Amino acid sequence: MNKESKIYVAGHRGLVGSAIVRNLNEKGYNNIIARTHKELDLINQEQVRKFFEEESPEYVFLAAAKVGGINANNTYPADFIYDNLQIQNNVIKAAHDYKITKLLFLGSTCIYPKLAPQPIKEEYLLSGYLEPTNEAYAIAKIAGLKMCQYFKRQYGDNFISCMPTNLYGPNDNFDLNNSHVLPALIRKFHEAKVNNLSQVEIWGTGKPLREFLYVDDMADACVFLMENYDGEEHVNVGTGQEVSIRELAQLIKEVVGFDGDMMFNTNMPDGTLRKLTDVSNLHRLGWRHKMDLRYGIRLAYEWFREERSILKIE
Ligand SMILES: NC(=O)C1=CN([C@@H]2O[C@H](COP(=O)(O)OP(=O)(O)OC[C@H]3O[C@@H](n4cnc5c(N)ncnc54)[C@H](OP(=O)(O)O)[C@@H]3O)[C@@H](O)[C@H]2O)C=CC1
Ligand SMILES: C[C@H]1O[C@H](OP(=O)(O)OP(=O)(O)OC[C@H]2O[C@@H](n3cnc4c(=O)[nH]c(N)nc43)[C@H](O)[C@@H]2O)[C@@H](O)[C@@H](O)C1=O
Repeated sequence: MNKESKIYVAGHRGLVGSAIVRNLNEKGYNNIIARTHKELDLINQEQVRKFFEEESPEYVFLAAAKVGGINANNTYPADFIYDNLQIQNNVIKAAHDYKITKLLFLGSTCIYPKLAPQPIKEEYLLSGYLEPTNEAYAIAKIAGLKMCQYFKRQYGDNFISCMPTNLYGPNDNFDLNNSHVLPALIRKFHEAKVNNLSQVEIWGTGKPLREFLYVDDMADACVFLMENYDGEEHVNVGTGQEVSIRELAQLIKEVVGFDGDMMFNTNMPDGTLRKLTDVSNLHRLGWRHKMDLRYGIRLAYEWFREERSILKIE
């Protein structure tokens, strides 16, 4: 990739896509193209093919997807499988037909078996059944990474994939029903503090373990892989460090400065109990994360306080 290469970032207004654009800008890439969902619906094959024909991008970061936390995945499985299969099929096939130079597909660590040995190596894919709360999304993501592999194998297309752990940072989704745990808890603790509430509800038992990667680290890994990796195997992207949901909630409570109680609602699902990524392949390639979790939460909370007016929430 050179500084003038024409780079299409799909999903450039989302959490990851916006961070990829920031990272590319910082590194001096100056020919980035993007379309909003309204301008280009990636579910529509005709629109996608027209866009590739007219724009001829050379590099594609596929960071557009239907994304959500445990409750959204559990409630709307049909939308999660359909939208994601359509988006990735359309973009990957157009990338092949219009002969782009390279594509990076973003999956998720939820592709791995629910009971996979920990930490999870890339090779554990398809060795057991999936976590039910996000099975639909995971099946779409597995199809996406396999499609990249098979197009590489059969046609020599340079399509690579990475599997990020749970992400957070600026431009996250802070919706209380549909978001991931970290942004949801930032909002819940903030609103409890501002409204002098005595307690905050945390879903589940607080026992599941999760790994959190700041989105600017994620974007840096994406650009690093685009610049340095051409392999057929997908690559895990994470920190290799985990915390329990209870510990995470405690950390956010401290950063926000809420001094009430935490109440665990065990009527809500825990999801998978552990999904720690083995990041040794990424480390061997020469990339490591930088952001410390407490500091990352502080930055995410600052962003939330400054930008809440554009989030269409109270
Ligand atoms: N967030 C996380 O913790 C994780 C994310 N990932 C993966 O990273 C990638 C990026 O996720 P993230 O940035 O968090 O998600 P976001 O929801 O923040 O962003 C997704 C983007 O895709 C766009 N989009 C969705 N549907 C369409 C469509 N039909 N046509 C055009 N654009 C569309 C959205 O636009 P609009 O909002 O206008 O619909 C949005 O800009 C995804 O592949 C996701 O699966 C993987 C692991 C963890
Ligand atoms: C990235 C990954 O994200 C999803 O998987 P997940 O990690 O299970 O998602 P989550 O962030 O929503 O929850 C993590 C944990 O946290 C608990 N939890 C507590 N309190 C709140 C809460 O207030 N909101 C949410 N959402 N969760 C809460 C919650 O009960 C669970 O135990 C996938 O569906 C899929 O999209 C995917 O790939």
